[in-house]
Amino acid sequence: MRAAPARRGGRRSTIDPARAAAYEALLAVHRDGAYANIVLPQILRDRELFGRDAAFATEITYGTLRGQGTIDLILAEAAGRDIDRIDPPARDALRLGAYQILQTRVPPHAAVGETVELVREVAPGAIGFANAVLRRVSERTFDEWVGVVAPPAGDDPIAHLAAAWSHPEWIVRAFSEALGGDLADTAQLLAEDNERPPVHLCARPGRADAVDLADEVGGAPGAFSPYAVYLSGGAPGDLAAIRDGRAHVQDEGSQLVAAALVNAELEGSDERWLDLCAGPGGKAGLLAALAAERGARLTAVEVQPHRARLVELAVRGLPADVVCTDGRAVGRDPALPADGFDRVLVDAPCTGLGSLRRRPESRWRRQPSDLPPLTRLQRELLGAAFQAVRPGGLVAYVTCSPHVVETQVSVVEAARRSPSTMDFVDARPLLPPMPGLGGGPTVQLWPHRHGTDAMFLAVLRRTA
Ligand SMILES: C[S@@+](CC[C@H](N)C(=O)[O-])C[C@H]1O[C@@H](n2cnc3c(N)ncnc32)[C@H](O)[C@@H]1O
Repeated sequence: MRAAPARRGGRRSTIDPARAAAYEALLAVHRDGAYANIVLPQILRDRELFGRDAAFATEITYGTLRGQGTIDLILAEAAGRDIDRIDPPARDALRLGAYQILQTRVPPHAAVGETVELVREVAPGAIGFANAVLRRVSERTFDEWVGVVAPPAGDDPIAHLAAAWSHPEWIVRAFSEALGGDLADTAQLLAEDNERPPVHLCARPGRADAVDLADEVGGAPGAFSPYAVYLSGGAPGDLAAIRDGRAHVQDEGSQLVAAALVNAELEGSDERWLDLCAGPGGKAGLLAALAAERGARLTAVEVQPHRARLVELAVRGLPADVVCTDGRAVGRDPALPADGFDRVLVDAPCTGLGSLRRRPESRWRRQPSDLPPLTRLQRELLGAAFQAVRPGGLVAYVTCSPHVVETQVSVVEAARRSPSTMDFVDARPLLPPMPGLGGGPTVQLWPHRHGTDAMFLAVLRRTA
């Protein structure tokens, strides 16, 4: 478990390699704006960490990033100073240490000792300070600390939940609003956001069967999507089914909302399908596989060239054309004729607040100021979709955010402004029977209710 390379002044480093990898990942996230799910695998490869070491490094990196809000409050209290007044290298080491002390099975004395060794290497001037702060942290349990640092629920329930469950207040407020103000339900959602997310596979229709695939990979068939397989562990990239194109990694909620568009009844022609925001190609892969079974063809649009290339890989061998263009160019780009499509998916760019558990740092990066430009784009893309769909055809609007401004408000406002009449279709019967779908016509899925990302779905038919 010990790192060998000689470091500072020729002294041999005594930092545990998993903790050193986690520290390097935190540094990259905080200093360079890196994404943990991209940078950490690279660090693990470079440091040749596998098995238990890699799993531990992943657990403490992701756990520390998710828990950072509460951890920073605790550290500030234990240090007697604002978290911003602790130098970044010592601060990240302390965050890792506090997470291990309060939220893992690592014995507190070991977590303190290992973290002090890390501080000796990365912030030698702060060794005594780090030792004192971590000893203070280990004097209370996590729940006891929450009682100290979180405002009482009776005084400010949103601030209490934010501090206790490590989310920014504006996100807690948005979740609570989407859940009808139910604070107990909101707390369950926040708790789920702090868990390690499940890995779901999509068994591609016509190429694999979910039950057979579950047997093959040692997983379990999904509870709702007929294509879903829950993976119990291991790296999906190692699976033969992924390599040979019989399956892809995709959250079950994403499968459900993409398939819902295809499940809706349609009179007349049903051959031209459009995915207006296709990159990196998860839903396009499923839609193109369904198109192959139904004798349809998918046009998959993506504005960013590198993401369009990923879509090409995702639909290889399936009846699909990938077009790298702006989805708002309907009627202007020959690939996007007005009235030219029978079914259209708008899986719009959004804040991604519905998949925070998959991107541990994103809750701290997202800001309320991200909403206006995103909602403008969502409405413009919806307007383009309403133009692209033929009279009688269907548009599905999807976001992986439950924020009502991005979901209900965007789609209702775009339909109101549309020159053609767009009527909401009840989306609930387009999904398999499942609990907690609300009163319709739109559907909001939830991690704590359905085990999926918080996908929103609205389906509209152009009636005139
Ligand atoms: C939420 S993601 C789509 C995810 C995708 N449907 C999937 O399942 O893998 C939104 C995508 O829309 C793309 N996008 C953003 N603005 C666009 C525009 N004006 N036209 C087309 N695509 C756009 C983004 O680059 C991003 O790849």
